[in-house]
Amino acid sequence: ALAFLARPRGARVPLRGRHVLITGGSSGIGLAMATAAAREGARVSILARNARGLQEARDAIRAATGVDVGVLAADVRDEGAVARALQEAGPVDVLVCNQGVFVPQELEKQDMEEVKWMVDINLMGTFHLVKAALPAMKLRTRETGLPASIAIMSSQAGQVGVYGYTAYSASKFALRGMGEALQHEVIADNIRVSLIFPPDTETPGFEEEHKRRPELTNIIAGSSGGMKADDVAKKALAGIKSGRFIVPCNFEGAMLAVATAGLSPQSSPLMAFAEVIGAGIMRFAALCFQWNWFSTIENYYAKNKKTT
Ligand SMILES: NC(=O)C1=CN([C@@H]2O[C@H](COP(=O)(O)OP(=O)(O)OC[C@H]3O[C@@H](n4cnc5c(N)ncnc54)[C@H](OP(=O)(O)O)[C@@H]3O)[C@@H](O)[C@H]2O)C=CC1
Ligand SMILES: CCCCCCCCCCCCCCCC(=O)[C@@H](N)CO
Repeated sequence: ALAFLARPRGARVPLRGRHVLITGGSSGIGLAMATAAAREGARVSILARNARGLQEARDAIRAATGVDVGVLAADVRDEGAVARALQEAGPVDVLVCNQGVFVPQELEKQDMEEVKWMVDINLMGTFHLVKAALPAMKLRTRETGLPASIAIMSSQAGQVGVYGYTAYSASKFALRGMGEALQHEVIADNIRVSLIFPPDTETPGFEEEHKRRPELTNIIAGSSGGMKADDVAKKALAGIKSGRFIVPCNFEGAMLAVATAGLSPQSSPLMAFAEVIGAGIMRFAALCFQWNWFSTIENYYAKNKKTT
C-alpha cells in the first residue's frame, strides 16, 4: 500500500554533464559538494561574496579533480546581484542553496542586527536564488526531459529547536516550510526539492561559531555526532541524485527524520514504512531527549546561581 501511496514518485537526478550551481561553494560543506560534483563529471559553478575565497576554492578544486569550476561573486541578500549572477551562469540543472551563517547566542543577548543577518542570508537569500533560477530551470527540464533539483541546506537545528539557536533555528525551520510548499509548485515541471539536515560539521564556519557558542548549545548539539564536510557532501549529493525530499546525514539524523516526518513528501516506500512503524517509538525517544536536555539546562542554571 505504501509503495502505491508514496509521493512524489521516486526520480533519479543525474549529475554527469549537468550544470550544478552551489552557493557557499567556496568553503566547508559547499566546497566539499562542489569538489565531489566536479569529480562526478558535472559542470559546476560556485557562488559566494568574497572573490578571493572563490579563486582559492577554484584552485583547490582544480588541484583535487583537474576540473575548472565557474565562479560567481554575489551576496545572496542582493536580489539584483543574484539575478545577474544566475544570468551569467546560464541555466541550472541542480541548484544547491547552501550559503548560511550562524552565530549562536541566547536571544536576550543577541542584537536584532544579527538576527536579521541570519534570516536574510539563510532564508531570504534562498528565496532570491530560487526565484532567479526557476524560469530557466523549467525550460531546461522540458528540453532535456531529465528531472532537475533544488537542494536547500537546512540543519538538524532546523528539525529541533536548540538552546542558543533561536534565530538560526527559525531561519532553518523556515526553509522546510518553503521547501514543502515549493515541491508542490514545481513537481509538474519535473523538479525535485531536497532538504539537507547535517549535524555539527567540521568547517571554517563551525570553527568560527565555536568561539561564541554557549556551553549549553555545545552540550545539546553534541547529542548528534559531528561529521566531516566531505561526508556530509557525500550524503547530500546521494540524496539529491535519488530525488529524496528529506536528506539526513548521520544515524541521529535518520532518527530525527522519522521523528519529524510530519506531512512531508516521501518518495521512498521503505522510508514511508519506517516512518509509519517508527512514529510512536521515535516520539518516545524524542521525549527522552527533551527530558535529558531540560535536566541539563536546569542543572546548569542551578549551578550558576550558586556560584555567582
Ligand atoms: N558546519 C556546521 O556545523 C553546519 C552547517 N550547516 C549549514 O551548512 C551550510 C554551510 O555551512 P559551512 O560549510 O559550515 O559554512 P562556512 O562558513 O564554512 O561557509 C559559508 C559559505 O557561504 C558563503 N556565504 C556566506 N554569506 C553569504 C552571502 N551573504 N552571500 C553569498 N554567499 C555567502 C561563504 O562565502 P563568503 O563569506 O565569501 O560569502 C562561504 O562560501 C550553511 O547553510 C550552514 O547553516 C548545517 C548544519 C551544520
Ligand atoms: C528522536 C530522536 C532524536 C535524535 C537525536 C537528536 C539530536 C539533535 C541534535 C541537534 C543538533 C543541532 C546541530 C546544529 C548544527 C548547526 O547547524 C550548527 N553547527 C551551525 O551550523
